[in-house]
Amino acid sequence: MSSAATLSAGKTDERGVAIQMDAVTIRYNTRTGPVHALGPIDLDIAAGEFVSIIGPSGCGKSTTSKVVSGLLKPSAGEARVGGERITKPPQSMGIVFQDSLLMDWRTVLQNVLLPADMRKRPKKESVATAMELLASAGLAGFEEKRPYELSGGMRQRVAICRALLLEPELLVMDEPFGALDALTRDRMGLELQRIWMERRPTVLLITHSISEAVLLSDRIIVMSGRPGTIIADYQVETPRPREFADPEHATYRADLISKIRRLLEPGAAAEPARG
Ligand SMILES: Nc1ncnc2c1ncn2[C@@H]1O[C@H](COP(=O)(O)OP(=O)(O)OP(=O)(O)O)[C@@H](O)[C@H]1O
Repeated sequence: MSSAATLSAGKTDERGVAIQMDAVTIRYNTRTGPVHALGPIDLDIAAGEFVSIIGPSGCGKSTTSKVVSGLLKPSAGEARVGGERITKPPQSMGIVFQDSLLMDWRTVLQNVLLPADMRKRPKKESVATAMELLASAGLAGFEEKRPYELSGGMRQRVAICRALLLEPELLVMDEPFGALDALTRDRMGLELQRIWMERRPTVLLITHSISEAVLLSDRIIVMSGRPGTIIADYQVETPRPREFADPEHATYRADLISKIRRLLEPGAAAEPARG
């Protein structure tokens, strides 16, 4: 194990590659003309891998998460999940966006149960899992509340429980902890680490927090300013479970923060990115 974050050599587990992006480019059509938001980017994420994307505001991180979750079709290039071109949100995917997007007419428990209802899963089993998830997110006792009765951070935790309900093989999370206070954010990060270690889903996490990325990820992808391209791909090699207070974690974090800051300075040369 190296003592610093290193450029990724890449790895694939026996389940193969889960997410592939080949020369994916996004141009938004706007009233004032096309906006070249992203790419071309090439990115392979192995099944079971935890990958975070970091980059300056407006560089196309959310755009990338929308491509992977089937909400946005590439203007050029191709994105695949499990070898299949993405044309709609994949069934096996849990998605959490910055905005919790809960249904105000359903209770907290009913919101978490939504994916099970949609796939007609057995009620009793799903309720038990939902209750467990809510308890681990610090929401025991709030099951019968409506989303508008909760704080922004609590709503976001409900959205995270909903995404985890069916133990998805793939999780796409766009700033899922952005609305949480610092303590809850850390606790949810550690909870996500626990879930990942237990079930090994493939995770694509968009975050502004380098510290969170270092805590959770196998790889950290750094994007340039718009149009976002991949300028570095770091592998984080400290053993799990990791903790924020770990001296080794702190060393990684400090090392990465200075590397990423240098990379994002205007005029900095890009490090070679793994394709
Ligand atoms: N629907 C849209 N129509 C036109 N332009 C868009 C649209 N969505 C995003 N953009 C533009 O594309 C670029 C990338 O946006 P995106 O939301 O992916 O960035 P981001 O890296 O996630 O930003 P942040 O970190 O601030 O959330 C931005 O310049 C944004 O203005």
